[in-house]
Amino acid sequence: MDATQSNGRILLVDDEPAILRTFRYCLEDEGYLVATASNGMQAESVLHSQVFDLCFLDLRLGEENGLDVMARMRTIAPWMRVVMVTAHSAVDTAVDAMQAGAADYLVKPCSPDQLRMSAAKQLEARQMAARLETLEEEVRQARVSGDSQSPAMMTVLETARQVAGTDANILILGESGTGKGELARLIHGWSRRAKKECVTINCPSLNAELMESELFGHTKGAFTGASESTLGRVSQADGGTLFLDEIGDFPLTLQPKLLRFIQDKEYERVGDPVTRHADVRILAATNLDLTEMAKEGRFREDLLYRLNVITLTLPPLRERTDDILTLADRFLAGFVKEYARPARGFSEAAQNALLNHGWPGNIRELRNVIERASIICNEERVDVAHLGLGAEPEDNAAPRVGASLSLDELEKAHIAAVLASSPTLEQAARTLGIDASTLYRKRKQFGL
Ligand SMILES: Nc1ncnc2c1ncn2[C@@H]1O[C@H](COP(=O)(O)OP(=O)(O)OP(=O)(O)O)[C@@H](O)[C@H]1O
Repeated sequence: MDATQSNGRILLVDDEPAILRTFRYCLEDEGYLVATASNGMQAESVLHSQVFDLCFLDLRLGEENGLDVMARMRTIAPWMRVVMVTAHSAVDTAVDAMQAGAADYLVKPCSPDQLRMSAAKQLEARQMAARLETLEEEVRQARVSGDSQSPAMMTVLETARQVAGTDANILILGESGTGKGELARLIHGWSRRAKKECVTINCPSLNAELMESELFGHTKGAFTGASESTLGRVSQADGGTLFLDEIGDFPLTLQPKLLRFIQDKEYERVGDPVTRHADVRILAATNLDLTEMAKEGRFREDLLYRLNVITLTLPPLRERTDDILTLADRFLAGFVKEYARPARGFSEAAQNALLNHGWPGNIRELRNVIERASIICNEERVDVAHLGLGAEPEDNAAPRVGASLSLDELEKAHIAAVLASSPTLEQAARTLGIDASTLYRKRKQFGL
């Protein structure tokens, strides 16, 4: 990405060539990427081929009314902020414009300083929503630490820190619930891209068509139901990181397009032939054996080689026993605060139970167990009974229909069994009669 793109992309729409020229010089001096249009039709055609963050739109465009033009522009680029530019006498109409969706108005003639300030203010607002999301993520992350006392994990974290600063694509491997998503966010936070977004895509949740438009965006009317244009996650991640979670479930038919994007950083929105460019670092995670899948033709080998420039393998929690009590303490402190509960620590027996459990669901399971314990424990010390570890269904003691179980417990056991006997998530979803995105949510909900 070049510097101008990162500063902001601005469209000027005015029927006076002199205004277009002056505004353009002034804004280009600030490092913005500027395009111009002298009427509504031109503006629409530019919007179809390029993405803008902000538009300065003249309220009186010859015969045309700027408000009508704005309404049409907003259907093509709903994310773009529009500042109405108006003569002093038309301030009332400018107020109407704001009620119709303009972000602000500017009265002509205006000084270069006023123009610069207005552009800066609007672009800042445009970035604010994205920043807010990142900040929320950071607050959430504050509870997730990149520290560990376990030698296996320490090695992974050390390598992760070293490679975070490069732009190399990283494949994160590990059993479900080992913290692959958290590690991806930590790597983004340690990288030079930390000020931009880390955008996550959950691969199993979308079929090939939806995934293509989610990733690359689409134009209005590109397919049935596409009532608005969207920019796509790749554009949202421009300058930042795209995290492809559960990449093993990325639709095979769309893999060539992802490969091309990773190689050339180029892509097209669905329904729009214009080739676009985005500077995105790719992190991907899976608990599947992609090499085996590639051998069987279920994953493209060339894509695998692009994704696994660096591979980090997270150890399962049972191999991180040095971290179990620290993590448990941290989760407990967080949950008792959240639920205003009395527990402040674990009894010795509870600590031993935590250390001796196998944790097939890894950190996610530990988190769920501690959340539940924090709620049901009415004392200062969480004891073994509060952990409920013994109550988990064993493989050889599958719950029966009609047994004294809640619907949730039965559903969890059934989903776990179907998952264990299905070669792919899609197959499991078909067997269960639910779509892949519902299955994805339920796996997270039940810590499977
Ligand atoms: N170091 C950590 N500190 C605190 N919580 C963590 C840590 N690592 C993971 N977690 C928590 O454990 C849960 C599972 O983490 P995450 O979703 O990153 O695992 P995953 O390996 O990506 O799982 P899956 O393969 O199922 O997607 C989440 O609730 C996450 O917040």
